[in-house]
Amino acid sequence: MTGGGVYPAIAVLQALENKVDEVLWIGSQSGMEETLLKSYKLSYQSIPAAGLHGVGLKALPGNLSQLYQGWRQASALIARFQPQVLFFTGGYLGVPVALAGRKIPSVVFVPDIEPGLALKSILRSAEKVAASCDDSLAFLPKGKSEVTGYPVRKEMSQWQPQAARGHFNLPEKEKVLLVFGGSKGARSINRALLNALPELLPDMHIIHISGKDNWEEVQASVKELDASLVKHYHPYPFLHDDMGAAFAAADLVVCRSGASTLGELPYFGLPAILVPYPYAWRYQHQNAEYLSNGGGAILLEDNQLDQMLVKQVKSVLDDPKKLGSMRSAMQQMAAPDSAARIGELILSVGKRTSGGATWSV
Ligand SMILES: CC(=O)N[C@H]1[C@@H](OP(=O)(O)OP(=O)(O)OC[C@H]2O[C@@H](n3ccc(=O)[nH]c3=O)[C@H](O)[C@@H]2O)O[C@H](CO)[C@@H](O)[C@@H]1O
Repeated sequence: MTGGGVYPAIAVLQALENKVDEVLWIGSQSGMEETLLKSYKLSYQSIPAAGLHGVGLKALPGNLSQLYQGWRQASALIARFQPQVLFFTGGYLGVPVALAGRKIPSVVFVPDIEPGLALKSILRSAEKVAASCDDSLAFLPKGKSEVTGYPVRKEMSQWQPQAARGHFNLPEKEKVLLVFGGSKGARSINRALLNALPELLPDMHIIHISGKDNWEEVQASVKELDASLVKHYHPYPFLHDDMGAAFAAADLVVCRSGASTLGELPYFGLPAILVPYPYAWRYQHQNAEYLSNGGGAILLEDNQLDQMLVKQVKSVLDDPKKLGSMRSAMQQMAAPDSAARIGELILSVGKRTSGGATWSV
């Protein structure tokens, strides 16, 4: 699983510290999830899982067999751990776990406005459903769903602008633009930005998180930059605990509109130019539309990046009034108590049964 499913679960886990005796995290066998969780005290067990939606006939038998294996392993883990409650935040791995734990009460957090297919399939059996924002309720079962907001993890929320600028060696008064894709980076955003650097850097500092796959290309581009501009450019392949510093240091962000933007950008009151990932159904468009309808963001289509990036960035950063009104609109959409509220839902569901607590994300 990528950052999108993992980070909100971490935030909730942090809010539940000292309130839950034991946590078992059932995750995927791909390396990213386990790496992201390395610094947290929890027991991690991976199971095989694979998606079925949009899978060609050739891959279908293999994926079905993986799901079956996943269900068997999840059943064994649940039988051993005896959890009081299951908690899901998305991803197809949740399907075999939900099947294996169908007799145990569960809470589902739906990060995106519209739940993905895997999450949709486990909503019916959930006892409580938590949503990132009002627009999501139209896609969720009535009676047991409520808006809690998208939870922001502790490491991120503790950064203040001044310390954050110091962390990246940024001057206090100059404009700072943050650019990144989702948790894995975005090639089209990276390319458009690299081409735009000579036009943008004279007026601002840019923190650019490229994702690990595009890091070599970024380093090659730095060599071609005019020496006077290099000190304005702050590229990184990935940020961990200091991702919050990047948000707190910036005046404006250009990024994809994964679910995290519904929580993290309002939390920091950070105006945004959102470039939805064009190949993922309409999930990212819905997120971007919510934030832009709320006045905190501008939606820029991926295929318009090359023509419009510089123009859009300058139109916001050069207009303090616009920037200020986008900032307050973003702040209005924040839900800083979200992790605690989802934690309360989990505790209330768990109290009605007996045993430990399994987390499945
Ligand atoms: C291409 C795709 O299908 N993306 C989906 C995936 O995105 P993805 O996994 O990228 O998830 P999100 O955009 O929601 O979250 C990315 C997370 O990574 C963090 N971050 C990012 C860069 C970095 O250097 N350091 C860092 O910590 C961000 O602060 C954020 O917390 O899951 C999301 C949640 O279901 C969906 O909304 C997205 O549509």
